[in-house]
Amino acid sequence: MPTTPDTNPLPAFIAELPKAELHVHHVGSASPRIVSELAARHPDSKVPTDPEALVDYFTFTDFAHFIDVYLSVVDLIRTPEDVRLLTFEVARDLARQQVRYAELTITPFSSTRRGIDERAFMEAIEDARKAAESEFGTILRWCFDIPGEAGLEAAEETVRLATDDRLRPEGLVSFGLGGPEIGVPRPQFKPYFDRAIAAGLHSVPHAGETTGPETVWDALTHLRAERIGHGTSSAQDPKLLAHLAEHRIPLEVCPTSNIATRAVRTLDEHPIKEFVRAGVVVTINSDDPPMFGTDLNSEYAVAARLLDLDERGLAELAKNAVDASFLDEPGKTRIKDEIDSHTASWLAP
Ligand SMILES: Nc1ncnc2c1ncn2[C@@H]1O[C@H](CCC(=O)c2cccc(C(=O)O)c2)[C@@H](O)[C@H]1O
Ligand SMILES: [Zn+2]
Repeated sequence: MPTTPDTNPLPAFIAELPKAELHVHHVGSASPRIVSELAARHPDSKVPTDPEALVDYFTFTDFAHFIDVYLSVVDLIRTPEDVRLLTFEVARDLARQQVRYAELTITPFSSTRRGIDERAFMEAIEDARKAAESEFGTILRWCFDIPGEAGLEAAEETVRLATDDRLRPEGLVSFGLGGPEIGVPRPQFKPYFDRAIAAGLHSVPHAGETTGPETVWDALTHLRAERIGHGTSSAQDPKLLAHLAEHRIPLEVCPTSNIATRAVRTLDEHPIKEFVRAGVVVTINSDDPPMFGTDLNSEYAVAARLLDLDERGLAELAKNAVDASFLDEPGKTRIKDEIDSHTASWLAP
């Protein structure tokens, strides 16, 4: 008999499953609750405060439209106190979903160019990180990303903020590249990634989200990517899939995001199955959850449906994300043990 939504036990299993989130944007995680609070602080903004109006506002015609809307939310973050509020409240939303560890992608260039003092910015995110860990038990780490479309000036500013010993926040673990891919070739960012890697940061650029597999090759070759943000178009290139599988380079898959930005037409056409079939390490992530009307739990439910997973399969997927994270080994072991205990007690007769 087909499982009806009411008898499907997986959403409840997922809701309590300890998880790691590796691809989620700081500003893109601002929930209607957080957006309303920020918009109330800055009433001249064009961003609606009413959650119902936000649903329409967060419906995108294409990737360029998504970035326009995204930047209007960026404009709501104007003071270090806004940065702290956003970061701490995002951690609260993650903790509610049993996210034990998250690497949050932050675009510091967007804040410093809008006049937020760089030192105050770093203090705000670090203060929120420490408060979130002690209050919710959720460990946060940062990925600073270059907004590619803003060019090499943004790249220089981002790598400076990420590598200057007087500024670099303790929680920073990786260096990324986001924004549109069309007209923004990856190789031009090589010198900036070289500097970030030399300073001990991991390389995690977006690639193959809105352009073809050659962009993923560029990210691997020129930016020495250790994980790929999205990598959706890798499915078009069997050699690339084999390379990702052989070198254990995980993809940060964000299924609902790919539909919302029109990178993929429908969930049923999402290439996640091809990735798994090719032996690529897949992690499940939410990208900009409130903007895409999703959260990490819903993304795990989508993955369960697309990959036909049961509880054990979901637990393996959750462990993939822990293994692919930049958390230390004792931290990884602790979360994987928690995943195993949750699964064992859930399945116990
Ligand atoms: N799915 C995504 N895929 C890719 N990126 C995504 C996704 N979701 C969120 N982002 C974020 O959007 C930013 C883009 C911001 C940007 O382009 C820009 C351009 C010019 C000026 C400024 C400014 O601030 O003045 C910013 C990226 O850095 C990234 O962190
Ligand atoms: Zn992203």
